[in-house]
Amino acid sequence: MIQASSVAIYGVGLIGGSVALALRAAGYTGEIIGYGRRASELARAVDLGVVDRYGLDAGDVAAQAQLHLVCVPVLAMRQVFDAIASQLKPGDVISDVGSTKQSVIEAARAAFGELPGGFVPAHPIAGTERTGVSAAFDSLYRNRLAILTPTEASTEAAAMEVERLWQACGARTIRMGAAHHDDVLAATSHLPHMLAFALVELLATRPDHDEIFMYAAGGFRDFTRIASSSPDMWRDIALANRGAVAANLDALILRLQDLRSAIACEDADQIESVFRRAKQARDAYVNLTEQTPDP
Ligand SMILES: NC(=O)C1=CN([C@@H]2O[C@H](COP(=O)(O)OP(=O)(O)OC[C@H]3O[C@@H](n4cnc5c(N)ncnc54)[C@H](O)[C@@H]3O)[C@@H](O)[C@H]2O)C=CC1
Ligand SMILES: O=C(O)C(=O)Cc1ccc(O)cc1
Repeated sequence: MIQASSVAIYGVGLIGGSVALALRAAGYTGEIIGYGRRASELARAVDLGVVDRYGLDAGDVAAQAQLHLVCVPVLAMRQVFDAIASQLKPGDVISDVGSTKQSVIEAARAAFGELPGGFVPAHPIAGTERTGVSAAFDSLYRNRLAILTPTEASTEAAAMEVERLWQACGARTIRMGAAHHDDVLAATSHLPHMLAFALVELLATRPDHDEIFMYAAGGFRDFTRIASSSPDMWRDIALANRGAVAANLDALILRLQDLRSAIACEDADQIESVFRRAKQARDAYVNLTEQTPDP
């Protein structure tokens, strides 16, 4: 269990709320304080038993906590870091849950002047397409992965406290460099979200969209679930990781053009071999993830 006797969650939505619930479910007895902009949402978080109390001033909240977890969209993190910077105390641990890591580290460097030893960025690879505290649940991180991307300044003690946090939530932790994280996640998370948003938006702007959605099969529903994700959050991710996202979009556009040519030329072998390689890779991935032992 974490050593901090009080935790501040900045942004009590799906991800921050689920951390609070998971900590409680794991037996954490310290205080959990929420910060946000909307009193109504935070009052609901208290009613749901997600946080013990809340504050609308990030600096005041920071002064009362030892572990600070920033759970707002990635381009809003700078604002929170700015607001808490002057209230951090020696020994405090600061982390975040952002889907991009280099941008968050740059925001922290700008807000704190230099990167604090207690700052250890992290990213739970778990979530849903839903948003807000009502969508939070305590088992979200169970048997999932949390990636830590310690900076050159992070202390080992702080990294271990962040590992204890995610392990208490039921996750397995690993560490990697922030640039590598952003590169890998651009391919497996950011690109599929861009594709789902673009596909659904393309179909939604057709004049016959009511009719075509009515006849959509299960595959359409499976493939497009993530297009129901938060537009604000994904706008920030697309911008914050724009280099890697653009490179992955370029690669996909080339693949789609190749597939289009093969279809136009009726190149059955080429079409089938693309589909076959994709099926093999996806089946192998599903097999592998189903065999991963519980942490
Ligand atoms: N949704 C997902 O599946 C995952 C999201 N993440 C990351 O977690 C973070 C939070 O995402 P969710 O919890 O899904 O979103 P959410 O929309 O459920 O919660 C975000 C919370 O932050 C608050 N907020 C937004 N801007 C703010 C600001 N400037 N100041 C103060 N509060 C602000 C919102 O009011 C809301 O309560 C994002 O950085 C996202 O990249 C990471 C892993 C999975
Ligand atoms: O809804 C889904 O399946 C997701 O892919 C959730 C998700 C969204 C963003 C992340 O950074 C990590 C996980």
